[in-house]
Amino acid sequence: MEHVLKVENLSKNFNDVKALNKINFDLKKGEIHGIIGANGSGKSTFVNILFGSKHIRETGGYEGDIFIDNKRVEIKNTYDAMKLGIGMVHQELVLLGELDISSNIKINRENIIEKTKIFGDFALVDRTKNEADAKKTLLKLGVDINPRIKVKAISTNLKQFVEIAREIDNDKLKILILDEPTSSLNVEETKVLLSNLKGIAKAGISIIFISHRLEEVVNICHRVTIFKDGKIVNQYDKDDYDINKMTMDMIGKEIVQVSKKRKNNARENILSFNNVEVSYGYGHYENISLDIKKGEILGITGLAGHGQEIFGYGLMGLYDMKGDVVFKGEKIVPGDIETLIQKGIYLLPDERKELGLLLDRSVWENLVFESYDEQNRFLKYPVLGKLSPLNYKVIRGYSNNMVEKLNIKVRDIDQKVMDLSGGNQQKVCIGRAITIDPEILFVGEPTRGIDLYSKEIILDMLLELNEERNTTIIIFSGEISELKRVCDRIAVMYRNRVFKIFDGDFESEEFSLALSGRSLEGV
Ligand SMILES: Nc1ncnc2c1ncn2[C@@H]1O[C@H](COP(=O)(O)OP(=O)(O)OP(=O)(O)O)[C@@H](O)[C@H]1O
Repeated sequence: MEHVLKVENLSKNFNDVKALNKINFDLKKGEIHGIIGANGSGKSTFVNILFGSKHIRETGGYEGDIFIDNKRVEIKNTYDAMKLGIGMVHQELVLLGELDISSNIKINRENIIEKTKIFGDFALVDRTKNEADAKKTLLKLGVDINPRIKVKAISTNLKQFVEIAREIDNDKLKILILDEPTSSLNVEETKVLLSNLKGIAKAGISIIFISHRLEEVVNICHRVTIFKDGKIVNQYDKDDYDINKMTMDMIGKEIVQVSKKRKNNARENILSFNNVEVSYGYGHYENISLDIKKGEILGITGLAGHGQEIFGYGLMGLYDMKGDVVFKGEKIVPGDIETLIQKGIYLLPDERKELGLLLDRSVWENLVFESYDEQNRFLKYPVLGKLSPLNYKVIRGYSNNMVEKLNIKVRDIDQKVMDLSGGNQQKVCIGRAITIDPEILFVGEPTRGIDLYSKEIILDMLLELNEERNTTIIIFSGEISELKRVCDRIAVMYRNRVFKIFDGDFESEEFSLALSGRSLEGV
């Protein structure tokens, strides 16, 4: 196979951080090439260079040589990259929520009504043709959806497909870069995407596929390259794949999977949703009830789009929730965030970037700001409340400890969160939730974007929080195998309702059936 891309001695420093160190890499026509590595190993930096990202340009560019179709090229910005036939879908989705699906897919490539072309900039967009194109492209990815729906009203998983469709709709596309494209998809959607990616590669487009999910990587990639601390440490051809060896290359040690040791037998409800109504965008849920027991870890799962997030999002005001919610025997008002936080209820949403971090602030501020702001902790003179200066000595000690415990890769705790890799930002969010020390913690997709080793650390810290402080934890997630390891009970959502709650019998046939809304009686 001929090369579409070759990279020689590619390096990138961010001040004193060597994010990439003399990388040599090649990509063949029609190849799906996997890139794997721990959080902060340089994967995103590499593909951001290839896509001419602003972040690279504003921090002094890159060193080394990039060849496309055997011709040396300079990629100074995204426009250069696109002209060279490079398309990319980032970890953080970048879509225009107010526009509909077709407008997002056809952005900068709109069909124009022939007769109006004489008006130049004022020519009219041919919406019908745009919609037809968008629909056709989405179908190539196995998605059948009305392209007129506004993007803000669709779920994260569908947004992921829309972003990929935007890239493959470009008939000049040669190289498609996908940075963790399946992290917000469930098992079924992942299958659909992976099999369609194989088809896209067969049609001659080369794909760079970054993922922390090794089973997927070995399933679809023709080759896999392993990054560690900014260097390439190994490369595997399809016939030589060995997940254990690859893990060793990435992490340098074997991974021990955590699982829950004790079972929570509490019968006392700490929080009850009684026939509540929840709505957002086009989603509407009625007569939904759920009892959460004191001190348990409750998993809420289901296919994406079936509402696993509605309790946390509804209670904390991200969705509109109406109805009867009872906390420790007292009615509480959904959406009254200040009171809810004071009562010790905290939500760590699954879309962190939009809803969580103070990106231009330091790691330590992100870890502790809510604790000093809402809880008057980490103050030098607590009696003075908000008038007190912060106790920096305690904060620094605490933050350094948290960084070490959560294996957050940082230069130091003063580093701005926006300069951390995606996975390490995620760990800061988890650290903040742990710092708040809530009585009830709702957490969405806690291990999304996290490498194999750090996943276990995060699960272990959630277990520790639950066991040592008796925190009631509700994890809403599509990572069913992880939920099975740490939860006391798992509620399965199906089509806008709680379909069934399982208490320990997670390996049963009934559990598997429930995920697709079926029960034993119906088999
Ligand atoms: N602007 C910046 N300033 C300082 N360091 C940076 C900056 N951007 C990235 N880095 C550092 O470069 C290193 C590589 O980060 P990168 O985002 O490429 O990792 P990654 O392998 O993609 O990680 P993840 O799996 O978490 O997405 C990290 O140590 C990160 O902190």
